[in-house]
Amino acid sequence: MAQKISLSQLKLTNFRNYTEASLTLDERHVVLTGENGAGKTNLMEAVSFLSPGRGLRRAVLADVTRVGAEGGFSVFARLEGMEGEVSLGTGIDGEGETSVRRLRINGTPAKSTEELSDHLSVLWLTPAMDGLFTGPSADRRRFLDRLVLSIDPSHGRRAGDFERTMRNRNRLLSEGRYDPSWLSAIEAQMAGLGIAMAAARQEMLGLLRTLSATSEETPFPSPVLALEGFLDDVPEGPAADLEDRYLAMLRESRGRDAAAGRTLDGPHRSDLQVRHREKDMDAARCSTGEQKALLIGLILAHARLTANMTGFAPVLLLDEIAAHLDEGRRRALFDLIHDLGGQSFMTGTDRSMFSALAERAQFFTVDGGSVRP
Ligand SMILES: Nc1ncnc2c1ncn2[C@@H]1O[C@H](COP(=O)(O)OP(=O)(O)OP(=O)(O)O)[C@@H](O)[C@H]1O
Repeated sequence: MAQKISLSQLKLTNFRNYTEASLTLDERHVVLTGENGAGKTNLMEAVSFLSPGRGLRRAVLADVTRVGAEGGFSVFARLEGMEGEVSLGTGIDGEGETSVRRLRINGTPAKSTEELSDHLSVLWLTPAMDGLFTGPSADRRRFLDRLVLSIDPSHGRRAGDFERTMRNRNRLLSEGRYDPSWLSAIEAQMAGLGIAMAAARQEMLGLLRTLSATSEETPFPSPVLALEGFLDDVPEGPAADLEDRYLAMLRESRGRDAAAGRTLDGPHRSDLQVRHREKDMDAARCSTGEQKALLIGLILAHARLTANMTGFAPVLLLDEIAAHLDEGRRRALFDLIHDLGGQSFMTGTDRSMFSALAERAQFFTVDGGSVRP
């Protein structure tokens, strides 16, 4: 069984609707209940800032600071992590560059928020993700890339480098006059990065497939996943062959891409295709409830995979997850979450919805930016 990562303390300062808040936690799951607008999701968002990136709302950092507060916001956590007990502090100071958040690990400034991945992984499911299957492909790509990131922390840097290199190519093409050898060098870099990104995504899908083939049946369907939109017709092969193929595509499409003002082929055009296995139906055409169940199945599979790969069960943030489930499914979900072996944070408006968790959870009431047991 995977080891547990558990937060023992969480402190927020000038974070969203909290002036100050402090939670003392034991190892159990955490249930946050309260009325709409009380600050439940904000607390989850604070925990999501213990992972690289912009948190579960993909926030502009300056918006996170409490309206009316002087300076910035901060989140402090103490936890038993993958390298033992650690304290993590993050936030912005509100002066100068507010688009970069600072991070301290055991009081020492860290070079990059990627260092958080040495201590914990945090996965989430929020109501904002309900439209994932019907919304724009960029959302599904981002979702898939977060999955990849949890087992391959360098994936984010690779994707960022690809984006930057591609922008350079687009700029050169739009200027019309370029040094061909310079453009070729940029395209060679794109080919290396792009194929590495595609391979990391394919590997993630392969791992999820293997996992679902060996998992027991649950009330949550296991989705069938595939990638579409980039080198679909090419069988899997050695990376060098695929790089050559992509490089040739880029060379041949210079004129077309210059006219379009952007690069039309690449991993930035891939789309994650999700199907409901039992119904043999595209997720986008499933009912709202079926889509939610598919999402839950996907997150649980990802959590299990992360636990298998790292030996540590991730911290799960499940916002309003119980709301649309019947009693039986709710119970099954709580059992599945508990069996993962990690600490989960769950929110809802009604405490009774979580009664099946009983002693397995700590309960807190959230009210107007304050939180109490
Ligand atoms: N920067 C900010 N400063 C002050 N308040 C903010 C800030 N950002 C968001 N809020 C407020 O925080 C409140 C709580 O939001 P949150 O999303 O946590 O509510 P919730 O308890 O999850 O509610 P629901 O059940 O409706 O999802 C909202 O009223 C929102 O307007």
